[in-house]
Amino acid sequence: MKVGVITLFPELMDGALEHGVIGRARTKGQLELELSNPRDLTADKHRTVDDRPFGGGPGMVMTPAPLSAAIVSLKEAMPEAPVVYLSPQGRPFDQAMARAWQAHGSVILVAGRYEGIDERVIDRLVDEEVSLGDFVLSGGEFAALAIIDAVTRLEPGVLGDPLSAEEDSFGIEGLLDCPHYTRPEVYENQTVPAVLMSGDHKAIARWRRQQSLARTRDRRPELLEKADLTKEDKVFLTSLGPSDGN
Ligand SMILES: CN1CCN(c2ccccc2CNc2ccc(C(N)=O)cn2)CC1
Repeated sequence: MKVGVITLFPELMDGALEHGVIGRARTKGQLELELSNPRDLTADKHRTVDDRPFGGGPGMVMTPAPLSAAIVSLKEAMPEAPVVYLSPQGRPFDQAMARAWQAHGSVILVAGRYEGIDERVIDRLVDEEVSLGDFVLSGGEFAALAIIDAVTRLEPGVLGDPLSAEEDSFGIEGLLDCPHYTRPEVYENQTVPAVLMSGDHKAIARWRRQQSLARTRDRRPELLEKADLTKEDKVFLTSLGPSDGN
C-alpha cells in the first residue's frame, strides 16, 4: 500500500506511524508512506503557506500555489492514486471506502490546516472530499492517520491472523463486534460467560454471533438493514425483547 500525505506537520505523521502494527508494516515495506510539506515548496523568504480570506472573516486560508505544488509532486510519484481531501464537508468515511483504497493500492491524502484550503485547489486537483464524522479537528492530520490505519490493516500480511481484519466490527458484513474476555477468569468478583469456558466451539461461535446481532440492534439498528443475515440470525433477532439500548 502506498500512501501520500500533504501536511504542514510531517513529523507528527511520521511519529504517529512508527508504532505497533502500522510501524511494522512500514518496516516490512507493506506500507510506503510519502510525505510532502507545502512549506518546502514556497517561493518566498518567509515560506508563507497561508493568507487572509477574500471577503473577510476569521482565520487564514491555505494558499493555492505551495499546496498545489505539494499535491503535484506526490501525483508524479503516485500517478494512479486518487487525491482525497479530509474535511468536515466530505463524504463519510467507512470500511467499504477503506477496502476500496486498499484494493486500489495507493491514495494521496490532503490534510488541511487553518480554516481550510483555497477552493481552486479542490476544483483542480482533488478527486474526493472525505469526512471522518461530524466533528471539527484543528487539522486533517489525525483524520489522515485514522484512514491510514484502517486501510493498512486490510493489507494482506499486516495482521498476524487475517481473520481478525474480517472479524473487526464492520468486518462481519457490518455487524458490531461481540464482547471479549481474557484472564483472570474472575476479576473484581465478575466472571466470564460460561459458554466461553465450555470448549464447545460451535456454541461459542453461536454466542458471539448472537452478541454481535443483539449489540448491533441495540446500538446501531440502521446497520442491520445493510447486513446479510441468515435465517437463524433473523429467528434470533425476533426472539429478542424490546431493545434496552445497550
Ligand atoms: C478550526 N478549523 C480547523 C480546520 N478545519 C478544516 C476545514 C477544512 C478542511 C480541513 C480542516 C481540518 N479539520 C478537520 C478535517 C477533517 C475533519 C473530519 N471530520 O474528517 C474535521 N476537521 C475546519 C475548522
